[in-house]
Amino acid sequence: MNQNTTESAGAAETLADVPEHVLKGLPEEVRLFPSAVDKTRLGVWATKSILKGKKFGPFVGDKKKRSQVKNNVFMWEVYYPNLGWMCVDATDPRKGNWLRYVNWALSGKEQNLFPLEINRTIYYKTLKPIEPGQELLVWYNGEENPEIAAALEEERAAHRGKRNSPKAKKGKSRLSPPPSRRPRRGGNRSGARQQPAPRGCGETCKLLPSSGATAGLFRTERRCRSKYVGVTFPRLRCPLG
Ligand SMILES: C[S@+](CC[C@H](N)C(=O)[O-])C[C@H]1O[C@@H](n2cnc3c(N)ncnc32)[C@H](O)[C@@H]1O
Repeated sequence: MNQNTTESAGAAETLADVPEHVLKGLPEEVRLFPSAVDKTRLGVWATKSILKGKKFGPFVGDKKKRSQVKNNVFMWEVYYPNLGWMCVDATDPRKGNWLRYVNWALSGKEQNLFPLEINRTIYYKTLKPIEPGQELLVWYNGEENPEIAAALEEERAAHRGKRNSPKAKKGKSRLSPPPSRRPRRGGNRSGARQQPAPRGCGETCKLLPSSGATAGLFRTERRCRSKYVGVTFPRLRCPLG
């Protein structure tokens, strides 16, 4: 494998640059080919139909502090109450998996995947059926998109169902003290644990064009909401924070 990453090489990424484990880990319905949205990159293309609601992941990478990440294109930031913002960085293809090769859509209209955070792990879920010959493209937009809101709610319900399954309850009762003796750690009435807003964050974050990501990507102003642990949209990292 070529040791140069996209970041340092500047040259178009080719299949020869892709580590063996990435190719082996590709789901059967996708393959890597040059991207249509970024000529310098490979992209992930459907070779078979993919149903709406299919979840891929997790997004794999090195867990690092933000200050250790040189290139924000291949990373996701995740908030940990005890560690603060940490990054899952797949800039080095050897550290990532095939999800690293999913490119940003040029606009929300082309988006066929959305990112999903489940217990601080990033997954991508299909927002619509993807036909053979289409590139998989992710886009960051939130629950104001009714389709994403519905998909997220569906995922939450499935997650709640799993947590409340007899098997999960049995496991929990073996591992933890009864609820009356369990310390309450910042839980609210609904049981959702609130996370503090990132330091320096105002009520609203203005998202900046993502440096290094697909040209022309501008994000709109969004609320920087404090999210609970569980299934959520990746929490927004306040660029001012
Ligand atoms: C892995 S994702 C998209 C990668 C895709 N391969 C591309 O073409 O850029 C990386 C992008 O998500 C942004 N990002 C990372 N964590 C985020 C978060 N928690 N909320 C919103 N955007 C985030 C980064 O700034 C970066 O632009």
